[in-house]
Amino acid sequence: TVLAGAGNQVSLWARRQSVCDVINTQHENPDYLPGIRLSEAITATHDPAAAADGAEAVVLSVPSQSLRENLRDWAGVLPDAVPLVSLMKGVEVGTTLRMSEVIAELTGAGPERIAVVSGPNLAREIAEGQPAAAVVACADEGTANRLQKLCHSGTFRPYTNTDVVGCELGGATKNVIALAVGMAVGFGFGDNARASVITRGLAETARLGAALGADEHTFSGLAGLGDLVATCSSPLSRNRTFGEKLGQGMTVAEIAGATRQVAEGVKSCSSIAELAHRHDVEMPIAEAVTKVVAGEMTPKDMLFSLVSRSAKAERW
Ligand SMILES: NC(=O)C1=CN([C@@H]2O[C@H](COP(=O)(O)OP(=O)(O)OC[C@H]3O[C@@H](n4cnc5c(N)ncnc54)[C@H](O)[C@@H]3O)[C@@H](O)[C@H]2O)C=CC1
Ligand SMILES: O=C(CO)COP(=O)(O)O
Repeated sequence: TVLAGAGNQVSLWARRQSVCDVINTQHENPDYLPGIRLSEAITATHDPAAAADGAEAVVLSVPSQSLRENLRDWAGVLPDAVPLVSLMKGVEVGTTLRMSEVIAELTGAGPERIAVVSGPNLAREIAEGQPAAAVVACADEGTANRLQKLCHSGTFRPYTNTDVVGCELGGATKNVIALAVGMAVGFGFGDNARASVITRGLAETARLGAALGADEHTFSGLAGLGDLVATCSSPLSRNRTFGEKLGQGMTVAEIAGATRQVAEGVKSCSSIAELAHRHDVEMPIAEAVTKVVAGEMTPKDMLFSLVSRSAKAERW
């Protein structure tokens, strides 16, 4: 929708032919975005080669843990030399790779071709054409500039950034923090708890970013604070909603069984905690969320354990 709104012809790949048919004939995706009319500049196909044929840029957006298996099918049909753009906000389980790293590994593309778009961009609001800003990050500024032009419209304002690591970590980690915020809300706590978890969540995200070579300024930008605030505040967020249900006493299996959409933080929390351990970074919220998701701690114990940790300086 963003690309079509900026004047591009968009060819969308979908797994199910029936979804392609509805998008092509009724210009709607009733399963995921019911009631929203899609632009006629968007056509859908079940054939990845047809979707990628002649593309100026390829935008990749599937649940993070499925990217590797999907790219194995797609790598052979992706056009050479065009930018490969990730919208995904997760870290691969088992490898702890960020999505740009998975793309590099499976396609052989260099950093000058791999970009990330991230920010406070809740899908339904974007599809409704509500205004939003985002970051287009690529190690190559020229690629970032070209992609910025490709998606800048009257409702979508992209900024460029060369900090791919920071933008990806901001997007993946805020999902984990949103789970914690959701738990606090679901348990019945108010705005003080919510703001405290958001702020300390940002602090631990920035600590991890520093250890992995990210630019600290990224975390006060759209892909850091911006996305964190949107996700932790919005009832549209799947991660926050998942956390809320955990806080109300439901189990991970019960919640996962009742939703068809991905809450990336549920899988990525363990990869992020593993990255933190490996780089000797303290991430108490991500670690605690990982324990709750693994069934090793209750949301109530998690919330109180975070408050009763040893006292320290705000910055260390
Ligand atoms: N929904 C949102 O507001 C935003 C989502 N993102 C990111 O975009 C990525 C995709 O998320 P959404 O589209 O929201 O998820 P979703 O759960 O709403 O939809 C995922 C889509 O991928 C398909 N899918 C599911 N499993 C698949 C598999 N194994 N292989 C191929 N396709 C599969 C589904 O049929 C569906 O069409 C995630 O990394 C998410 O963090 C980023 C910004 C905003
Ligand atoms: O990343 C998002 C908004 O930018 C969407 O968050 P959820 O995956 O929690 O819905």
